[in-house]
Order: sequence, then C-alpha cells, then structure tokens
Amino acid sequence: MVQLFKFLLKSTKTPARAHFRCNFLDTLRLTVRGGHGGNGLPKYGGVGGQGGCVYFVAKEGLTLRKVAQNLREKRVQATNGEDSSKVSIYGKRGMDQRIEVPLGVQVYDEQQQKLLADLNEPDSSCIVAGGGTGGCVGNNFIGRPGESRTVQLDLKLIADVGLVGFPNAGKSTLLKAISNAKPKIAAYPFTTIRPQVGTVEYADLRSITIADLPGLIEGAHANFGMGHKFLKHIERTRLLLFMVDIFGFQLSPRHAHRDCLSNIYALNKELELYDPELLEKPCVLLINKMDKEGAQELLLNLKPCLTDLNSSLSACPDELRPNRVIRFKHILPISAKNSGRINQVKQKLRGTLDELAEEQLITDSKLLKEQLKQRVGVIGPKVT
Ligand SMILES: Nc1nc2c(ncn2[C@@H]2O[C@H](COP(=O)(O)OP(=O)(O)OP(=O)(O)O)[C@@H](O)[C@H]2O)c(=O)[nH]1
Repeated sequence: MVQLFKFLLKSTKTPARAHFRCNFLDTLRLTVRGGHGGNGLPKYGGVGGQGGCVYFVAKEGLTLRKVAQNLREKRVQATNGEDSSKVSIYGKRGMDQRIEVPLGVQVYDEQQQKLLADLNEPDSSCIVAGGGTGGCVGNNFIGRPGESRTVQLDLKLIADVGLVGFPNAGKSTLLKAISNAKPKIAAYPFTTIRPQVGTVEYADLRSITIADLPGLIEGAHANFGMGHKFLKHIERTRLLLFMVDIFGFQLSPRHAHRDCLSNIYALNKELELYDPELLEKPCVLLINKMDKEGAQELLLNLKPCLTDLNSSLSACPDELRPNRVIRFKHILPISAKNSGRINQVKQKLRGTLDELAEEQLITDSKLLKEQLKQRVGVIGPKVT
C-alpha cells in the first residue's frame, strides 16, 4: 500500500504537458579557457611549456543537447603548460581540449558580440581559447595566462529546402508524405514545436533534405508567438517551399481570418521583415488541402491573382503588404493528406535544386577562369 501511495505521489510530480517542452536546443553558452603557460627557469634559460588551447570541431550527426549533456558544467579548460626544470629545460606543452560540435554551428564571442567561426563544413575547426605562452626571456620567465571567454554556440540547421507556412497549413503532413520524417500531425495550430528535418529519396539514389520550420505567425517579426526563433534555420537552405491552406487561416477567434492570398502576402512580408535577402532564394508555393469541398472553386478565383501577384497587391491589407513580392518558380495545388501530386512536388523540388546547382557551377567556373587570367597576367609572359 505504502509503495502504491509512493508511486502515485511520484507520478503527480511529473510536470504537466511534458510533450510541450521543447527538447530541441539550438543555442548553448560555454565558458572556455586556454591553459596557463608554464614558468621558465632563468638559471638555465629554460622555457616553460605553452598552455593547451580549446578548439571546436564540426561533426555530422551531433546535437547541441548532446554537447550540453557531455559538458554539464558548461566550462571547458585546457591544461597548463609544464614549468621548465633542471631535467626538462623545455617544459611540456599543455593538453588541448577538443570539443566536437554539430555541423552548422556559428560561434560568437559573447562579450564582443563578434562572430568567431562558422563551422558549416564537416571537420572544420576553430580555436576558441588559445593557450598562454610559456615563460622565457621575453616575459621574464613567467608564463602567461591563456585566453578566456564566454562563447555562444548558435546552431543553424543545414537543409536543402526550408518549408515555411502558417500553423495548420499542413507542413508536417507534407513532410511525412514526402520524406522519411515522422512529425506529429493534429488539427490544431502549433502541433510542431521544433524544427523537423526529413530526407527525400529519389530513384537515382540521390536525396535532398527538407526542414519544417514551425511557429511562424503573422507578426512574428515583432516577436509574437515564438517570434523568429526558428526562422534563422532558413538562412542555410537553398530553396524556400511555401505552404498555404486554400481556405486561409485564422490563428484564434480573436484574430481576423485571412484568405489564402492574404496569407501568401503575409508570409512574404514576414520573411522580408526578417531578412529581405531571403527573397533572393528560389521559391516554390504549395496550395494545400485541395481535396476539400469548395477548394477547386476557390482556386479558380485565385488563379488570376497567382499568375501576377504584383498586380493584386493593391487588394492586400496595408499591414500585410510587402515591399517586394516573391516570384515563385512554381505554384502547385496539392493535397498533402491524400498524397495528391506529391510526386510532382518531389520532381519540382529536385529540378529547381539541380538548376540551382548548375547555375552555381557555371558561376564558379567563370570565377575560376577570371582568377586564372589574373594570375597568368601577374606571373605569365607579358602580353604587349
Ligand atoms: N483535408 C486535408 N487536410 C489536411 C491536408 N493537409 C493537412 N491536413 C490537416 O490539417 C491539419 C494540420 O496539419 P499539420 O500537418 O499538422 O499542419 P502544420 O502546418 O504542420 O501545423 P503546425 O504543426 O501547427 O505548424 C491536420 O488535421 C491535417 O490532417 C490536406 O491536404 N487535406
């Protein structure tokens, strides 16, 4: 009986709505310190060992949560250099501290508000706290302290496609239908409370990654809802996939109902307010829930506006009107729930990404040719 009561009391202690707590960690603060330089030995001209340094290495498949679990104290210190001695005139160098961090991490110096490194290549590394120099003639044989700073690790997901849309548009349903991801789907807004990444596979064994970036609502730029907490992840995507509900969206009874066209402008505006450069990326628009009754009629009315979003801008409410309207490469009406036209979405995404890669290749080769020409101009025979 006592055991039963103990169990019941224990179970009531579990915080309510545990599934709402976001396990996704995308920032982490660490204090790092390089090792102190060892002291020299003036009598014999001995030099102290240099302090070890702290450095980060980017690794695929790691999460910031894992890093945080491994470094519970959030403090990393490299070991000190050894003092010079009669038996070892040159003191041993201190041991370096190697910290593996997830790929896509940006490292900021908290005090100086300065970007120290952008680790977006596998195995790329950066020294975040150098070791102090060992004692020698130059410093009166007194070892110097190592660098010390507080760094902020800011993780930005790297995905080919960024999926953006207001809550309940059907983003998770699409992600589930198109990729290997298993997101939670429900008929209420904010079901997805952290970014989800899925991989889409193609018959030629190539694959692309799609990140569902939730929490975007009208006014997110003014920090409404989750604000732009997750929108930062979009910066590293190559293609933006917008999704809207053909029937529009209403956040709550207190908010106005926005029709599909207003939602397209509202998404455009939110992204523009966050970073206008995002609108330079190739964009694809999906109009979802086409299986529902009345959807075809709505689409028919919407079609003239979709073909020229600029000319319909005058009908857009002032607060939603963007300065620059997105030019969508493709606009596809779909039904994510019934997998209607999902294959077409897959092909369009792949086609657009392939085109983008080709353009990049051409620009790169042009740049390379230009650099070669310049180099030949400097070291090659002079052309008269
Ligand atoms: N009829 C119909 N319903 C759909 C379709 N796609 C999604 N839904 C429904 O719309 C609701 C919301 O879908 P989600 O996939 O959770 O939407 P979401 O955009 O991920 O929503 P958040 O998690 O709030 O960001 C669910 O009840 C889905 O079953 C569709 O093509 N047709």
